[in-house]
Amino acid sequence: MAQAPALPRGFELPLEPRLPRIGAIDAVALEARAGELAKRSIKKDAKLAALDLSIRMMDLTTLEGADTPGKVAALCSKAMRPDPTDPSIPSVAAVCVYPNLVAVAKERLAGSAVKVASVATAFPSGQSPLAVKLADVSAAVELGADEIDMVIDRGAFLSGRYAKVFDEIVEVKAACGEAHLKVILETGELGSYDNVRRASLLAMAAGADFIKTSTGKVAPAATLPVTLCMLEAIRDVHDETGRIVGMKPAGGIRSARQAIQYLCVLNETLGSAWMTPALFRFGASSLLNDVLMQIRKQRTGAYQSGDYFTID
Ligand SMILES: O=C[C@H](O)COP(=O)(O)O
Repeated sequence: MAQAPALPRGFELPLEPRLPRIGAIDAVALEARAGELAKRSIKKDAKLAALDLSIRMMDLTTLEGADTPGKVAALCSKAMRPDPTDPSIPSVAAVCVYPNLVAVAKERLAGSAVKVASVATAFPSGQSPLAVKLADVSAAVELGADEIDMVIDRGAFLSGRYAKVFDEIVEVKAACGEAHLKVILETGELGSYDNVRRASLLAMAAGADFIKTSTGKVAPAATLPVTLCMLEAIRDVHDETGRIVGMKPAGGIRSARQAIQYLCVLNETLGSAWMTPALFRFGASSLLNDVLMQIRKQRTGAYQSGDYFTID
């Protein structure tokens, strides 16, 4: 009997013995290093450049049960022209919505460079049969999603069924077709940095284009140490295999100050090659206005009220 064609597997499991040992994270050192990087201060010009980059790297997100086409249309306007009074402000990288709202986002963003990202695979729990998850992905792609943000099956991961997690990611990647795949680890449920590293390597091995911390529905969501841990996994995979994988911290990132801290950690860990929206995104529902306010402050020396800017 003819064999089914092999699915793409990124690079091979078991996570190469040449990769640094998985269970080797020194939590105290990791948190100390993240804390030290967070204290870096940067000069005014560099700060303005970082704020501009933070906008260009943003996946402007709404993931509420109460989302409507009207809310998503307003979000898309904001994504394309974050400050309608200031054409020098760039557009964000993408809007991130539920599958039901992909079509409206796609239509509103037509002709712009802003991508449409859709969550899928029974977001946020991932607790559905694989066939349902794949149908979710296919529907989002058919509706026009450029990017798919999937969740891993944390229940399977935490009970040691790594092959199930791996194979699901491989199948989701195949269902994505041309759409880019971001794999959400939901690090707040993984329990240890060793597990964060293990899940990061697993997701990259299975074909993730990006690895993402969180859904935004579970606390803690993105943190600097968790992000550093994932960036180090990306660095090690790149060193060992040459493969380039992107990173998306998401959930709880609400201030320009936090965004700059993340960029410092990124720059120190992966260098300037990763300082691009093609390889780093912020998943955030309410970060944009603070970044706009800080840009205004840096330029004029005065704060503009948050009310001045439209919804985000
Ligand atoms: O992927 C993005 C997150 O859902 C956004 O979380 P947030 O509402 O805490 O910014």
